[in-house]
Amino acid sequence: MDDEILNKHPLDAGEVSIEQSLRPTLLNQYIGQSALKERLAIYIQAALEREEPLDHVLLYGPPGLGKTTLAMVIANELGVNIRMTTGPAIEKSGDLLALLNELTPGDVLFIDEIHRMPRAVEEMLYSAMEDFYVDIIVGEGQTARPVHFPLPPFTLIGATTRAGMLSQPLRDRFGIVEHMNYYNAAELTEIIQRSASIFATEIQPAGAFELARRSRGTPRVANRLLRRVRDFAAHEKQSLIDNQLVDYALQLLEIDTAGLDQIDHKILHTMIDYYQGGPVGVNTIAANIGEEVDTIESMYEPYLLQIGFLQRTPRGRVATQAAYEHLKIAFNREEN
Ligand SMILES: Nc1ncnc2c1ncn2[C@@H]1O[C@H](COP(=O)(O)OP(=O)(O)OP(=O)(O)O)[C@@H](O)[C@H]1O
Ligand SMILES: [Mg+2]
Repeated sequence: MDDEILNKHPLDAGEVSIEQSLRPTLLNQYIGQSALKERLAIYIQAALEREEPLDHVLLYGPPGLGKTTLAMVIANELGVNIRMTTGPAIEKSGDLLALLNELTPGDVLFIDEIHRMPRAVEEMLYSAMEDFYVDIIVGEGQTARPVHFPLPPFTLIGATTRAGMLSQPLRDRFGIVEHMNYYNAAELTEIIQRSASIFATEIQPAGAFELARRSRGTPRVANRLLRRVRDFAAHEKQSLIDNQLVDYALQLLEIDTAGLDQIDHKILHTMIDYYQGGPVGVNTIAANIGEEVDTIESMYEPYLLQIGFLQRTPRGRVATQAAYEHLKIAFNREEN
C-alpha cells in the first residue's frame, strides 16, 4: 500500500492522465519553488527577446517534486514544442539522432532520468548540446565514413533524481542547473486546494493543511493522498473533506502524523532496534527490510534527512534523537 502511494514506477495509464489534468501550464500557476521560478522567468524572457533557444536546463531533486511539470511549463512559456523521452528509452545513438532531427528550431527536448542514458548516446549529446551538430559513422567496414550532421538549435531539459550519477562533461554542458526543493505545508495546501477544485471536491482549509503536512513535501504524494481521501469521503457519504476525515483516512493508509509510511518505519526501526540507531550502512538496512538500495536512497532517505530523522556520516546512517522521540523510543545513545 505504501509502495502505491510513494513510488509506483512506472505510472499506469490512468495515473498519467490524472497527473496530466492536474498539471499547471504557466509559470505563475506553478506553486512554490519561488526562487527557481524567478530565475527561470528572467532566462525565458531574455531568450525570447534575443530570439535564441533557452540555454540547456538540468533539474534535479527527489521524485514527484514537479520536474516534468516544470519542463512542460518552460516549453509553454517559450512558445515551443516539447518532445519527451527518458534516458533508458534512448538505446542507441541513432535513436537520439532521430529525436533531434525531428525538432524545429527552438524546441525543447526533455530527457527524464537523464543519468540512465547509455554511454554512446551521452557522448553524442555533447556536440549536439554545445554546437548543434553530431558526427555519425555511416556505412560499415570499407565504406564506413563520418558524416557531419547539423541540427536545429534546441533546448535540452534534463531531469534526474541522482545528480551525483551524472558525468562531469554532461553536467558542464547545462547552462542552467537547478535543484528542486521539498515544498512547505503552505505550498502543498495550495496545491491540494487547486487539485481539489479540478476534481470538484470540497475540502476544508484545515483538512487541506493536515493532508499537506503529511505529504512528505511532495506534490505527487499530496495529489495521490487527496484522491484516496476523496474515496473515503465518498464511502462515508461525506461531501466536505475536513481534517477528521483526513486523519481517519491516513490512519487507515498507515501514514503517521509526520507523513511517514510503513517503509520509513521499517528503516528507522531496523536502525534503532538492531543497530543501536547506527551508524549502519544503507546496504545493511536494505537487506534487512527487503527493499532496493536505490529505492531507499532516492525515495525514502532524502525525506528522512530533510526532516532531521536521519543523518549521513562517513560510517553510515544514524537515526537522530528526533526520530527516537517521534517513535516514542527512549533515546539513550552515548553521543560521540
Ligand atoms: N509546483 C506545482 N504546482 C502544482 N502542481 C504540481 C507542482 N509540482 C508538481 N505538481 C503536481 O505533482 C504531480 C507530479 O509532478 P511531476 O510529474 O512533474 O513530478 P516529477 O518531479 O517529474 O517526478 P518524477 O521525478 O517522479 O518524474 C503532477 O501531477 C503535478 O500536477
Ligand atoms: Mg517526472
